[in-house]
Amino acid sequence: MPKILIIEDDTSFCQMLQKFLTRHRFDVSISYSLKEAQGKLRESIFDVILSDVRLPKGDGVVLLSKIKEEYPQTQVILMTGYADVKTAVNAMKKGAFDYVTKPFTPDEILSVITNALNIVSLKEYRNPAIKKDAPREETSKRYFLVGESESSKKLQQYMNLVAPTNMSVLLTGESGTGKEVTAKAIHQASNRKNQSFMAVDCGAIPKEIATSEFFGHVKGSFTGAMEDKIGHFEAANGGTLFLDEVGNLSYEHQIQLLRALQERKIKRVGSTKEIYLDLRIIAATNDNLMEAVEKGNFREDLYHRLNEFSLEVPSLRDRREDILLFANYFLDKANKELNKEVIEFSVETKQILHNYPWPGNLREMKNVIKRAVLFTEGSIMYPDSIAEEVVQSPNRTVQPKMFSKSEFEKESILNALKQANFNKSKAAKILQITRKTLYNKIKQYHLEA
Ligand SMILES: Nc1ncnc2c1ncn2[C@@H]1O[C@H](COP(=O)(O)OP(=O)(O)OP(=O)(O)O)[C@@H](O)[C@H]1O
Repeated sequence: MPKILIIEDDTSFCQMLQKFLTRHRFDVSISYSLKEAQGKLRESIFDVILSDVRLPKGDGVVLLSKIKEEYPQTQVILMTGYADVKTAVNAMKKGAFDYVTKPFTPDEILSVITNALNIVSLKEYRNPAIKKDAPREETSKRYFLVGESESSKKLQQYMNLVAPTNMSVLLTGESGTGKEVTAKAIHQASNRKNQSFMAVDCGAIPKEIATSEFFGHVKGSFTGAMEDKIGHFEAANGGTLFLDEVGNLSYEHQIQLLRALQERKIKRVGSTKEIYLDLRIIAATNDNLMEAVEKGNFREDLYHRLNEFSLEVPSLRDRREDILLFANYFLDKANKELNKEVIEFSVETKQILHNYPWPGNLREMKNVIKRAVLFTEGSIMYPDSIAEEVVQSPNRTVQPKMFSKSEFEKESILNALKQANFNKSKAAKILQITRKTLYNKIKQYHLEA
């Protein structure tokens, strides 16, 4: 359950807010003064702090600087009266996530908190299967999960670095690795987060209408232009434009795109009016764009404009340590979508998921798990629910036919217990199951010492 600390000297307002947020399944602590808040901060780590700007014996902005220094993963939302808005804006420059002006509506505060929690998920790693303070249902609400492998951590680190800048980012990586969600997460962590994020699949736009799709048109400018139309550039103005499959742009549209980016202005087709752009571009490609440049299929000048900062989103094969983390994440999502209650994977299922090469990366995993959840009848997912091609993959190192399901499970549990020196908590961690499940299995297989 996400942890929230409210710092507010108006006791009845503070308690009312606490009740409201507790009803919405947040773990809420309150403090009526800065001193009290400092004590709470020493005791726990909070995901979000909601603080009044004006507090007796100090103010929320001073506290903010301290929090940002000591607990950088905690997001701070300031609550302010009308007269304090200027202070709140200054506070945002110092790292506050956002501010809300009193009086605010329940919807307003919930929406700001949800946005802040999305950023928290970008900044910290939380393993839904292991960490007790991050129940899986909360984690599955987040659209971007950070892995624990070295390559995921590196990706995360670079994302944090580039997000607050205006630099164009070129995302590379195989299909299904998460380039679009990475682009969205960068947008969410930038100061454009309250503006639009527009995703355009350059490979899906027919060549004949691409100019009008990008830049818009005015009524009557060509046959079929029945109404004025806003293009993607204009729609994303102020925010971020994500150009997916940018390598598929025709040469003519590459020139148009380059011109728009250089001049920072566009005209709708059939119009003479110039529209000034304030856009951040994030582009993505599965192709080797440098090779396309060498072959003369992609303009070098455009390549350099798009590639002010490049990020490679790793394939799932290159971040095997993340496989079970993502599998649990997709399991939770599928449970919600299909209204099922599959709690965990059997030991053998985990081996299968772990050993499969995942050529379609996270997209494939999401689909495989959703389908398997649909086929699972009880609360544990066994291999018979998983698509044949995944179970039969030649890359599997474990041959399930060697053991019956229970023999295999018993063997794995014994191995884990031995490895953990018969410490059950450690063994449960190795097996990635809860302690309760481990105790039940030990009983079932008569493995008590
Ligand atoms: N870090 C992540 N956290 C949560 N979900 C993710 C993550 N990365 C990818 N996914 C999920 O995996 C699927 C594929 O992601 P996405 O569409 O961003 O991939 P892509 O690299 O843009 O694919 P393509 O190149 O085919 O367009 C999506 O359903 C997305 O939600």
